[in-house]
Amino acid sequence: MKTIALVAHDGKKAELLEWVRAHADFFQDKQLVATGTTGRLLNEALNKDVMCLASGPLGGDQQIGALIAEQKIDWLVFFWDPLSSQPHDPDVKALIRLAVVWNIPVACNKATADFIVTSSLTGQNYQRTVPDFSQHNNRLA
Ligand SMILES: O=C(CO)COP(=O)(O)O
Repeated sequence: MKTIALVAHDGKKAELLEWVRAHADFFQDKQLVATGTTGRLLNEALNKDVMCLASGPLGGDQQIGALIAEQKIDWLVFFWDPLSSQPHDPDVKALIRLAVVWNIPVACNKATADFIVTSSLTGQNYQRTVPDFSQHNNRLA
């Protein structure tokens, strides 16, 4: 089963919830993980068990980043708010960075999320290419 991580800043939570409700069927057979407040709201919106990590400012972004590095996340939806500053901005940047490092599909706005959710590649059999970091590991050893 695919695991999707969902995160939204306060100014973007309503937009994420509206988008998730519009695609409720898509999420029924997916495992969902989210930062604390986002997760609780998703729980109610989808009537589905969402794994709630810590709230973003308290380390939730970093927890999702760690799950990405452990290759436990297939897709990240992160509606971050470009019009407000966040006390944990370094964590936000780190999460997006790890999604890119591990070649995870990332949707940072509704338009991109629409593309991914309707893509034929998003079917159960799609496997992203996992980067080969063996040379990095050698270089760092
Ligand atoms: O701050 C967040 C992501 O950076 C989101 O955290 P919450 O879901 O706990 O509001």
